[in-house]
Amino acid sequence: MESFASLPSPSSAFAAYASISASVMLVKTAFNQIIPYKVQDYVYSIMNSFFKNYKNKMTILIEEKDGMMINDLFQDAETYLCTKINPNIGCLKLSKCSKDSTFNIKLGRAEQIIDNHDGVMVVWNFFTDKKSENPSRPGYNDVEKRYFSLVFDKKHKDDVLSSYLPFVVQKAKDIMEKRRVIKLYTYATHPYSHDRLWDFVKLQHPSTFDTLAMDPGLKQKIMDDLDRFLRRREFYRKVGKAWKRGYLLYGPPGTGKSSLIAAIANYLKFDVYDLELSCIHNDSSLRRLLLRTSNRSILVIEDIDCSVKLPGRCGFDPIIGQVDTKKPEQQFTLCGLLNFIDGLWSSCGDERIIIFTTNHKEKLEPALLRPGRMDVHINMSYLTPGGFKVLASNYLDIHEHDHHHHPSQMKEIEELIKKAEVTPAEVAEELMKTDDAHVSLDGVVNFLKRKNIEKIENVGFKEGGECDLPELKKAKIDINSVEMKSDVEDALDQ
Ligand SMILES: Nc1ncnc2c1ncn2[C@@H]1O[C@H](COP(=O)(O)OP(=O)(O)OP(=O)(O)O)[C@@H](O)[C@H]1O
Ligand SMILES: [Mg+2]
Repeated sequence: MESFASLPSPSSAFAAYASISASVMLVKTAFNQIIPYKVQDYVYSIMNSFFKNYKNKMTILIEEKDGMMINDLFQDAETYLCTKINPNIGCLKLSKCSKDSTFNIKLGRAEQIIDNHDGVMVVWNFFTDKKSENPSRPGYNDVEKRYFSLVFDKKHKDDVLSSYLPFVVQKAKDIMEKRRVIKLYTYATHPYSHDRLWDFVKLQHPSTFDTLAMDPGLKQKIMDDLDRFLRRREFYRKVGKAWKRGYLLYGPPGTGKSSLIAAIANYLKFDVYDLELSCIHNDSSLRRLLLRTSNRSILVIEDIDCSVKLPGRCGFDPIIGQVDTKKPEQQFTLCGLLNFIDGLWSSCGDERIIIFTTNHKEKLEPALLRPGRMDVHINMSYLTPGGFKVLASNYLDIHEHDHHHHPSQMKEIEELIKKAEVTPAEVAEELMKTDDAHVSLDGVVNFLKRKNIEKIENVGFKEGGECDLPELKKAKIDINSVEMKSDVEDALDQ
């Protein structure tokens, strides 16, 4: 990147032109709001004659939004240009979150950057424009529009379109890949309007496929499925399907559904949009929000069975048992959601993953489970012996080749886990209680035995009869012996 100081004079004139044209655009937007059209035309005609020497220049405007959708090119340009910051820039926008190691840099309003690519000189300007959605109440419902203008010689039009801009896009992709910034979007109400917009924080969830305690075979299948999905751009095009994949994660609380979502996001380096259905009031706000999500992202709807009372297709709310009497524009319907999942709206993006979670798959509306909606159903089950090995390795540093140091405990845990219904979250909590691996494993054995007793008692209770007394007695003897052993060890410690 050449700096301003080292540029030969034609480029200074070029920069001056670009900067004046950016100012003109700023002035134009202000003018458009307050000056009558006839006066505007007069002013523009004077300006045009002033700049007639620069008629061989071309300007491309890159707006942040393309209609209702995010313009990826704007974001790529923003990412690329922060690597081109030079001492001549007067105003930068800096931000830093507590977990960031470096500053996030963006260009300030009306700033300019000159770039040179394969002998083609271009000038970037950044500017913003506040547009009032409600002219009778200035300041209320104001929406900020952000633009880049890209100015270059008309003769370089083909170079810019076919070589320079693809280069910018690729560079931005490389930068994002290196920075590994994954964003977690939730939505917030705009301060001056009732419109809800996405707001993000950096997703720094430590969960990965390595740390997930689940059956290794299932884990591998999920990773293979994700890899296949990413490779299949052409396939989706060929068969005429939108390039999206739906996953339904179901299982009891604490079995790792949210952890798996974070692991998928970290694996694919996709942003996550966390959609809270209970805050959506009607289908049009759902549509607006969904259209503002970017490609290569994961849309998450947690606890789909209880996050919202979804009225059925004909407005009948199965939960209240009545027809919903709200006006259609005030309704958020199952139809609206289904339309997005596999209707026309869903094809407005590429490389989209949609994940639903539920603790009660059996309570889900059958329409949601119909083939083609959620492509993969993943049962997040109670902890398995394979899953425990992952927890032991993560929490206690006991790896497979160390198991012979704790042979009886590991064997006992394996047997107990097969019988007891415990979640990875519960066992993880046990493993956090002490740093001593031996004591910790004893704690897990004890915990699993307790859970086993609870299970035997519950089964008897549920079936309305006696529980299996001999088995219960055996389980209780087992647990007493562990507690006694611990008491003796405690006494010895003192
Ligand atoms: N399979 C797992 N592997 C590793 N850790 C897990 C797993 N499941 C749960 N945990 C631990 O338990 C905590 C809670 O798990 P998580 O929030 O992923 O469960 P969940 O299935 O989403 O629960 P809920 O249904 O209540 O939302 C996690 O932060 C993690 O420490
Ligand atoms: Mg969860």
